[in-house]
Amino acid sequence: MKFEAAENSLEGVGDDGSAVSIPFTEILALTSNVILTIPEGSESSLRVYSYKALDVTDEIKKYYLNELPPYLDPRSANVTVINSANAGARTGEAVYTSLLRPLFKELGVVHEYILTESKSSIQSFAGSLVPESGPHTIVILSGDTSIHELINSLRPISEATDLTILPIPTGSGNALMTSLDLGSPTSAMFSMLHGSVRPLRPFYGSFPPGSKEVIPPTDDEPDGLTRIFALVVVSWAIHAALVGDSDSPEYRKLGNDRFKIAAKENLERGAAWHGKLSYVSSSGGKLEPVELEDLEHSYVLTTSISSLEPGFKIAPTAKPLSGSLELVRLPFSSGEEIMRVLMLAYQDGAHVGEPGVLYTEIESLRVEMGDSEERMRRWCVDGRIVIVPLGATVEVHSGVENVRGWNVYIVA
Ligand SMILES: Nc1ncnc2c1ncn2[C@@H]1O[C@H](COP(=O)(O)OP(=O)(O)OP(=O)(O)O)[C@@H](O)[C@H]1O
Repeated sequence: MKFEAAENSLEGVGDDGSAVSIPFTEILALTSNVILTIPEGSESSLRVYSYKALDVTDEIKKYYLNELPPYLDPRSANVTVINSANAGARTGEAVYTSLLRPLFKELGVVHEYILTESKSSIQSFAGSLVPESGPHTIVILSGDTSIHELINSLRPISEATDLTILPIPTGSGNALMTSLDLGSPTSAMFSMLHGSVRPLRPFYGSFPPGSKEVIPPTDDEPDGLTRIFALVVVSWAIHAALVGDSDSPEYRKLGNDRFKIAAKENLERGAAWHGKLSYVSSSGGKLEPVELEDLEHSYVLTTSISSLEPGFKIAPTAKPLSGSLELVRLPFSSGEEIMRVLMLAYQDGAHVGEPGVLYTEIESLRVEMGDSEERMRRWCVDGRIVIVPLGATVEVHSGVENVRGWNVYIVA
């Protein structure tokens, strides 16, 4: 076929005179002899058009793939596709077979495919990666938890090695990819081919010895602390409580309403969380810790992204992938008042302007636990619950350059 670029589409004419029109919005990539598209409206499967003639004009330059990016090129990376079978509505298999596999076949991306068989599949795979086999690329069809498990299961290495993660969002939340405007499999695949490689720079929580986790702990740090890397959230007080409660079998039966119901019950309880809280702000170059006199808290949350769920802008000025970290803290007050303030997050993050709300970019946060009741000592790290010992101190630190020696990148 011969194609020409029109204003918003590629117009093609076959040797037999047949015509075809491809809107730019459906193009995934152009190579020197094919046009790869994902037609809208159909059951999302890759369509390939061969062509003999096409002028690569300015309008279509951004779709052109001269050569494979190094992280997909079999000569420079080991590519593995992991499909986290339990993620979201379990669409990973369909996305792989109708989009990703044919795309990789067309482009010559040699890869291994792993369909997870259990809760520990991702952990075992990540733990098996070694620097000796060179740079790795992991395309992961999943939500946030699977990516969290992947980076937290990397084993420590002494020789810095590149690991590029290409998430294709198929989970129920996908907060990380949504925050990067790559919340659909199609947009993620476009970015995989044409995006820029950027350090992932996860932040982390540091948990003292004796902390109990729902998922077995990853490697302990030499100082006895357990460092858990986070991509989305590290929180304490009401946020951790509602995530923890909603994970129980009786709440799970309630489906997605379980978060709302758990939030309501925690707010109605009207309890304060006690602890000595200090933070190091990263604005103004002042690295002295600021200690709050107020020891009673309702909401303490750190995040590197702006919205934990669509529309809920808890940290409106967050800059994903920059390594920066935002703290949101509400003092103890009535359940109704906490609810009123938090609901303002749905109004473009208006809660941060409310009196009493502490919202600041931080280098680190430190909390000494002051509650005897175990349920008040729960922390949430990307949805995973960690219960810390009485009187323990928990720290949260802003984004790091590497994860246990691995230079972890994402393409966005
Ligand atoms: N075959 C399997 N059996 C049991 N658990 C699995 C299996 N495959 C994957 N898992 C686990 O299921 C979870 C899937 O989480 P993931 O984040 O990918 O999706 P999600 O929870 O739907 O999305 P989000 O975290 O964005 O809301 C992970 O903990 C993963 O280890």
